[in-house]
Formats: sequence, C-alpha cells, structure tokens
Amino acid sequence: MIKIGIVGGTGYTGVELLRILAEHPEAEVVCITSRSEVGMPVAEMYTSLRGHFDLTFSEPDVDVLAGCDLVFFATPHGVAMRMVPELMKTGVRVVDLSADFRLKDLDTWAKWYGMPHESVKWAEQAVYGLPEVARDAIRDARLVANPGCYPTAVQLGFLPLLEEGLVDASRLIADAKSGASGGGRQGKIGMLHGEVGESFKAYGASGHRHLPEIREGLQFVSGAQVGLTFVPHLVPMIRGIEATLYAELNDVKDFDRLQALFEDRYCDEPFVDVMPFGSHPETRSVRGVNYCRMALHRQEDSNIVIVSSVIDNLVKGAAGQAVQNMNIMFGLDERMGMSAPALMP
Ligand SMILES: NC(=O)C1=CN([C@@H]2O[C@H](COP(=O)(O)OP(=O)(O)OC[C@H]3O[C@@H](n4cnc5c(N)ncnc54)[C@H](OP(=O)(O)O)[C@@H]3O)[C@@H](O)[C@H]2O)C=CC1
Ligand SMILES: CC(=O)N[C@@H](CCC(=O)OP(=O)(O)O)C(=O)O
Repeated sequence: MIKIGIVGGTGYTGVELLRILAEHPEAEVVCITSRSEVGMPVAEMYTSLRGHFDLTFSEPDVDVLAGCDLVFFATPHGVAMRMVPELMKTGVRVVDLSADFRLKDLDTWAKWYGMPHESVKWAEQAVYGLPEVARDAIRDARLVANPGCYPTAVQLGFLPLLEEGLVDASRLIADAKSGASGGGRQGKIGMLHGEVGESFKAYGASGHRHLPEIREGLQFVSGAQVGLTFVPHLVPMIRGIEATLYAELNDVKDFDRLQALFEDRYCDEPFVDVMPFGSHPETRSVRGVNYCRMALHRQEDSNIVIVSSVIDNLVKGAAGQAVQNMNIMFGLDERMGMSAPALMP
C-alpha cells in the first residue's frame, strides 16, 4: 500500500482527495492535516466519509509527513513552496495541487502570486503534471505540479490543434465558466450563496493568474509564442467548468480532418472523451469523475474552430488529476480508484 499524507485536508480539494482515495485499492491515507481542526475526526467533520476513515486532523509537521510515500498539498498558494524543500530531504514524493510549482518563469510567478518564489531549485525540477502531455516525465518525478482547473480544460481542448500547427497560435480565445467550489472553502463574501445564486458574471477579464499558466503550457506543446485571451466566469453551480475555445484555422480545408485528428490524439487517453462533431458536452456529465469531455463545432463555412471542453474542477481540475498522477508515479493503472461514471441527473 502507498502511504499517503494530505496537507490541507479540510478544504474542498482535500476532501475530494479523501473521497477518491477511500475506494483506491493501493492507497492508505495515514496523515491528514489542518491547523484549525487538530484532533477532530475526519468523519465527524465530513459525515460523507463515516465508515471510510478512522483518522483525525493533525498539525502539518514535516517529521510526521516524512513517514509517507507520497504527500498531496491541497493548500493555498505559498504553503507548499515553503514546506517542500525540507520534505524532499526525507525522500517523500509530492503532488502539489496549488500553483506553487506550475510556472518555470519565476518572475512571472512572483508577479501573479504577489510574493517572491522561495524554492527555486524545486520549481526547476517540478514536472507540470498534465498526463496527456507529460506522462513519461511524471512517472519518474519526485515533485509533480498538478495543473490548475481552468488550465486543464483549456489546454486539453487546444492541444491537438497546436501540436499539429493547424491554427493561428497568436489569436486564441478561451471563454471559461466555473462553479463556485473553484474558489475553495474559506469564507469569501463573493462566494456566498446570496452573491453567486441567480447571477452570472465575468471576472479577471483584464488578467487572471491562470493566463500565464495556460500560455506556458500551450507554448511548450506548440513550440511557438501563444497569444491568448482568457476570460473566466462564475456561474451559479457548485462543481464544473465549461470552456468554449476559439481558434482560427490556417487552412480552412483542414476542417475535414479535425474530428479524426482529435479522436486519434486522445484514443489512448483514459480520461479524455471526444464526443461526436457538433455535440454539446455538459458539466453534469463529468460531475464527480476524472473526465475531460469535449466536442468540436463549426458555424457555416467559417474558418474558426470552436471546441467545448468540460471538466469537474475538483476532479480532473484538481484531486482526480492528482490521483491520476500518483497512479502514474507508482506504476499503477491510471484509472485505479476512478472508474465509476458520473452522477446523473
Ligand atoms: N477548488 C478548486 O476547484 C481547485 C483548487 N486548486 C488549488 O488547490 C489548493 C486547495 O484548494 P481548496 O481545497 O479549494 O482550498 P480550501 O481553501 O478549500 O482549503 C485549503 C486547505 O489548506 C489548509 N491551509 C490553509 N493555510 C495553510 C497553511 N498556511 N499551512 C497548512 N495548511 C493550510 C486549510 O486548513 P487549515 O487552515 O485548517 O490548516 C484547508 O484545509 C489551492 O491552491 C487551490 O488554488 C486547484 C484546482 C482546483
Ligand atoms: C471560481 C474560482 O474562484 N476559481 C478560482 C480558480 C480555481 C483555483 O483554485 O485555482 P488554481 O487552479 O490556480 O489552484 C479563481 O478564479 O481563482
């Protein structure tokens, strides 16, 4: 059994990790931390986990975490980069769900996250954990930077187009919408039901911290400079992201082969589902599961490719992708612990 530690176990991604790992046949959670709930039984705080875990929350402590094979950080930005250097000395492997190790350009990281990076060495060594791009590197990684939620939905949708150089990479548009659980569990006025319910708004339209992450990832696969307009929106639902993506084909004749291109690119990917041309993927079709489901569209004889891509922000956008990465790192079947279909309706 892989001995697992979770730092930040009371948050939304922490409890989602527990939900997935409860059914994982090769993983045992031995340590789960929360500074505010020390001594509280996990199953008392999250009654959905009654009968699954006999664990209590403890203080984050590197000496205790050192007894694990793998530690997940499900903490706000800035926490992992301070604990990882000490933890790495013990031989533990890490999957960080925060953004601390996602960017290679640390000046850009400091600009968007409002603090200097404190672990340059591990930022260099971390592997950006999008399995559909970096599976081989993830297998041997000591530290995996789990991609962000919007970046997962957006990159997977654009990937085949950019890898083949079929579109103008300087004029990409991503119009993305997220449920409120994307903002985490800590109290923020903007996330209250009275603020989010029966309302719908764009935010971060003049710049969001996921913009440089998406751009860096897409530049890596395309080998070209990427120009991206990315606008996130908050919708009155709890889970789910839908990203509508727009790209201009260099040669309009390529439209005829796009569906086959997407199907071929993802045919061996256990968690990417390319739907028939013209379908409309729904966020509820991925609720609670690790899938990215997508479909292609074209309006009349336009040269604009439209891709609609959906994920559950807490699963393929966070905890599920983190477990997928763990499975790869430990040589397990990537689907292990995540084979059930989504809840419907
Ligand atoms: N929500 C989402 O959809 C997604 C989130 N992420 C990222 O995952 C990370 C976790 O997100 P989420 O679960 O939503 O966050 P939450 O705010 O819901 O939970 C944060 C957790 O971290 C703990 N924590 C806070 N500060 C510290 C600290 N200084 N040291 C140790 N533990 C701390 C908290 O417990 P306590 O304060 O008691 O210690 C809590 O358990 C974030 O970086 C987020 O950006 C990534 C993709 C999607
Ligand atoms: C709806 C909402 O507020 N979403 C969050 C993004 C989700 C997240 O947690 O960000 P990371 O993927 O970088 O960790 C936001 O816009 O800040």
